[in-house]
Amino acid sequence: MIIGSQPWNELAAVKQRLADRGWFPGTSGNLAVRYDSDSLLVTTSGINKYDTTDDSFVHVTNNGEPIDTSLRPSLETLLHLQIFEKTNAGCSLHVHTVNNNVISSVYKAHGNIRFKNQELIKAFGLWEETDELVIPIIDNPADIPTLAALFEPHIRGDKGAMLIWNHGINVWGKDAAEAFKLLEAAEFLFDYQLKLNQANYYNRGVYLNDNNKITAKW
Ligand SMILES: CSCCC(=O)C(=O)COP(=O)(O)O
Ligand SMILES: [Zn+2]
Repeated sequence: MIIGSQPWNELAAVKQRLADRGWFPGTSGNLAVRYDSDSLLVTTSGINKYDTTDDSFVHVTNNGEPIDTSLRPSLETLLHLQIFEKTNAGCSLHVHTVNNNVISSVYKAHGNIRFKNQELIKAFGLWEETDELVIPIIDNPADIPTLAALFEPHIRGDKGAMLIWNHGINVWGKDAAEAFKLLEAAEFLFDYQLKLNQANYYNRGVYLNDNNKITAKW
């Protein structure tokens, strides 16, 4: 029985935590957990993700084929499949927020956004003072296999995060709790960076370095 199974309940619970933050605007976002070694559960495509019903999740094979259902899995299932294929992650989350879209746009030319000397990078297991969190930013082609080809080389460990330009963020971790932690930490860091940039702008070109010393002026 898929409905009411441990993976179903885990996915429903993390979906509720994301819904509580309003992180499914316009039916966007999709989530997946491993069901067993041969299959996963993924959110149904195009539905309102704030509610949970028997039709919220689709059981699919490791190739993305629906199992015993006419429900349509997320259009972005291929990205989740790649994560599960290349890592030991048990949960993969994708949401669109205003902050992650603005960050992806502002830092697109760099190909990534970097955070250093920020307490919350510890959520990603980065505990040293010299550690740096690097979140790649990739293009957003409409064709999902093309997007997946851009995405795949950046899947490097059992937990991680990646931004898709003017689209959203993907995070993955060993289970829903870890994936949620990474997502929440990333969104905190994006919010911080945007507010810092704004504060620097209002300070009329006074930029602060890592030690909060003024380093440049217009
Ligand atoms: C209306 S959002 C456009 C598609 C998308 O980016 C997304 O995250 C939701 O797609 P799904 O097929 O998973 O509902
Ligand atoms: Zn999306």
